[in-house]
Amino acid sequence: MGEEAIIISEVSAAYGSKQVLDCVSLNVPAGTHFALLGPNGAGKTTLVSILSTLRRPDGGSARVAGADVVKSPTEARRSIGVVFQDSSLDDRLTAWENLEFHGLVYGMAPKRRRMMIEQVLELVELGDWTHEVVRSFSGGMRRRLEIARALLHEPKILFLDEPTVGLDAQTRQHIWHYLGRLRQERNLTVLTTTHYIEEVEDADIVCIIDGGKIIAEGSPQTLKSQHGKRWLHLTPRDAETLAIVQSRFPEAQALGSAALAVPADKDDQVDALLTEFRDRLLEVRFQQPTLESVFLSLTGKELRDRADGQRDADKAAGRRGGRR
Ligand SMILES: Nc1ncnc2c1ncn2[C@@H]1O[C@H](COP(=O)(O)OP(=O)(O)OP(=O)(O)O)[C@@H](O)[C@H]1O
Repeated sequence: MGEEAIIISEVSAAYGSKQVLDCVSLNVPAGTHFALLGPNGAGKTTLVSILSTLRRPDGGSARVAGADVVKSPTEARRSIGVVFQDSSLDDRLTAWENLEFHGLVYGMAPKRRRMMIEQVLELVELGDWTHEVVRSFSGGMRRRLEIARALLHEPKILFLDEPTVGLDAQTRQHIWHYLGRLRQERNLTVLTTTHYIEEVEDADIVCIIDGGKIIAEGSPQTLKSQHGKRWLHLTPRDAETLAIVQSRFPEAQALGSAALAVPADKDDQVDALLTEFRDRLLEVRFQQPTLESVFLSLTGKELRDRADGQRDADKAAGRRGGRR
């Protein structure tokens, strides 16, 4: 850590009249796992496209590993590896052939290319599948092969755009495990985008982005303590008590039909409630702030609901048809 791996200064981007990044400035220290968290349509992919030199910003500038993405795109590309949201593997080729092609594009010498292909396939535990055609791979294996490919030319920075979308929980865990190892072993900077809150808990820095703007940035712990809300989960003894508590706390949220979550930011209110209802509560439990509650308190909306709804809408509109 110490030096900055990525420096983004007042980057803006628009599609037609639609502003999708609005003066975004960010620094990502080298060796960190930096997570960009936001609902679909927040602008995450657009930002990654700019950082990986695939799209020019409409304003501002960005540097990756010291190289300006507009002025020195070739140099920038050499220091980054990218795993896109949609698969870009050739499934008629074997794992080895896909990597070989990538190595050739990057001008890697034959000896180094061979050595690195073997190394990265081992790293993602696909060594036994080296000469199998990608068509026969599961979704998780393809993702791992894409990560291997992104690492082949030994980049300093890895961009992963929604790397675990569509994968089951076990495969997701597997992938996070590799990424953790990689950072330890190579001091790699990893920038991931996601709309899964549970995936950013282990990130060093989480940056919440919504509507093309940075809303907040910090370690998960800092964000929770600065913006999270503490709740008191109550199970009243009977429906009458539940109704009284609910009327006393209009902000209370129902948890099923028999329990309530009451905002617990004000100690005196909590004390008064517990004193008054002490004998009429079956269960009382504090719920510490979560990143979900951070997102809610900063944006006024649930990340999960919006993300899934928007994804369905995008799919229906066929925005991401075909492979990239
Ligand atoms: N090629 C395009 N043409 C027009 N609008 C686009 C294009 N690509 C993205 N957009 C719009 O720009 C906004 C930001 O999209 P972007 O893909 O960067 O968001 P995101 O946070 O990565 O979400 P997702 O996870 O769905 O990719 C969205 O409103 C999207 O509809």
